[in-house]
Amino acid sequence: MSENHALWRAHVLANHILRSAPPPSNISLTRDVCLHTPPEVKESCGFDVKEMRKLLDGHNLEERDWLYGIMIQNNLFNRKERGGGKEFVSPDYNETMEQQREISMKRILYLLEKGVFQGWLTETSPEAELKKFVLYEVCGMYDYSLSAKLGVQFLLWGNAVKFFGTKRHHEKWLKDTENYLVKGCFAMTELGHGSNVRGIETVTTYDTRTEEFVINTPCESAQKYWIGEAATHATHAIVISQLEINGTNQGIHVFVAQIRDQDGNICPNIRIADCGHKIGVNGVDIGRIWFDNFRIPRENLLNSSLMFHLMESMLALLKILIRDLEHSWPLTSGRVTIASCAIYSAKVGLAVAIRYSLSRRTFSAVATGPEVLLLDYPSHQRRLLPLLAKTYAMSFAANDMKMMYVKRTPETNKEIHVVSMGLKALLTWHNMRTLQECREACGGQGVKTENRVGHLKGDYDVQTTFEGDNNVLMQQQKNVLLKERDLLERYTCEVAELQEREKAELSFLLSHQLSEDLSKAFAEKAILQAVLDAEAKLPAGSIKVNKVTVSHGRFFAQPCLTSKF
Ligand SMILES: Cc1cc2nc3c(=O)[nH]c(=O)nc-3n(C[C@H](O)[C@H](O)[C@H](O)COP(=O)(O)OP(=O)(O)OC[C@H]3O[C@@H](n4cnc5c(N)ncnc54)[C@H](O)[C@@H]3O)c2cc1C
Repeated sequence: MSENHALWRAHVLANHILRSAPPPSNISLTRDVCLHTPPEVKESCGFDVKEMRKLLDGHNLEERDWLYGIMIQNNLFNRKERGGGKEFVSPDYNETMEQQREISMKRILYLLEKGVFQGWLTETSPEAELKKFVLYEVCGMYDYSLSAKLGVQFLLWGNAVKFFGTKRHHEKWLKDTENYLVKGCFAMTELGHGSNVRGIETVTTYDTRTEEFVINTPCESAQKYWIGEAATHATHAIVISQLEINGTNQGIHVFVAQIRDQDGNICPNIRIADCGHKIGVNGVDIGRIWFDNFRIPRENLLNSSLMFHLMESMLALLKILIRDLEHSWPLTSGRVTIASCAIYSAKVGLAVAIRYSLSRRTFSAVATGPEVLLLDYPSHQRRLLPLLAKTYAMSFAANDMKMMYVKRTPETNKEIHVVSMGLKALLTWHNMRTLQECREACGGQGVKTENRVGHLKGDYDVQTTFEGDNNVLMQQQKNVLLKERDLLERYTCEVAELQEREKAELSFLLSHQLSEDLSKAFAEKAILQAVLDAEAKLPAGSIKVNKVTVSHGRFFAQPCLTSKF
């Protein structure tokens, strides 16, 4: 059946070009068929879908299904039934900002009760870290607000305590964070300084008499701004600040401040305001914080040797924009998560747009002929299929990066840092470009909220800015590469060879991937390596030169295309 379809499509294309009579077809083209039969029912799949899913998801498939199952059981996730008895979940996009914040928190508390976050900070094995990655990805596919909220709690606040703190900090806060008895935020950015962390103006001094640190916001541009979870929920904050001892600046340091009591009241000498409505992620309460000579115990300075080691190594090795925290694990793990979530968002968008392009017909090639399926137009193929191919490639690269991260050693730290900077930028930009094309490819239907693509654009847009603005990350990556010859050579010296290979074998998969830009070439090499590794394992007949097939993805909200082109 699918072979017939492929043949028939080739006829349609030829006919379109030659303007000849419509091809003979034993496939019914009545309106009923195209309106009522989804493509995955009409067409069978020519390769092993389960194998393909295994390859694309890469790891922890059971845990993914477990979390999907937990979500679908509870009405907090807006379960809906669609044709064929299929069940879907997706957020209710009619809610106000306040309602979105409230329900996002309720969803988290429900997942907490189900044990989803167990061990997220206290278990450190590679297996535990991989499991955590997939749970973020599944949450992000459901609603990026959910994933971003968890990111603030565990990746920013939790990991800062874990990586910059010592045993006493871990004992005090990690378990309580896992159980949401402590709700954390990460206050680095200020109104006056975002990418340039060195310029932060918040000042902390030490009072030897009381043995306390005193945090102060000396001017309006020093107010902490864009702080996720600060507007409503956070009880504790990581505060990134200049440290001044006896009038001498000691550079950027990391402190913990309790900003609300357990009943949610803001502590004295702290002022908090809301950043207001945003183009996306409105389920995350984002706020501004001012400190008015706010006192914290001296133990609240996070003082692990890693912290100081990182600061020194950053200064000595990189000498780039950062006497800041760019080389730190909280941000690195955040970037790995952001990049892999971006690819899942692109997959959802493509599933929606390609599925639609296999249902929607428009214009006939000849007066009496049937209307042509959108995907049978070469222009439509050129718009969507290279993006699909790139999404495959980047999916493999994201999985490789996760593996690199969970198996990190002191020797690989620098490489992971540089790879995650490059891939965070490339994969999030790719997601935004893909979603826009998918939105347009669905015509008017793409504008409809229920079809999700527009909301994904709004929600995921911020990924190009937070945890390192993409353009700034690219510059930083380039600066590091120019200093680190071994990394540079490992990732870019084979550019000529890659170009040959691209021409010979992988033109479709890797079109536009070798840019002249050094940083992009670096990130793309990481992608290429992942593709080459994955190619060997692809199910027969699934990806070939100049030909791409897609798997039956298991997204809740949107079933995926099952056709073969
Ligand atoms: C929804 C949201 C949530 C956030 N959550 C948090 C949080 O929880 N905690 C936190 O601390 N921060 C958070 N942030 C802040 C975020 O990390 C910053 O917005 C980001 O680092 C960029 O800083 P900026 O906004 O000041 O932009 P800027 O640094 O001012 O950049 C503005 C533009 O200038 C360009 N630019 C900057 N420097 C250079 C340069 N050297 N050369 C060339 N071009 C340059 C950038 O590419 C960008 O296009 C959040 C932001 C948002 C929007």
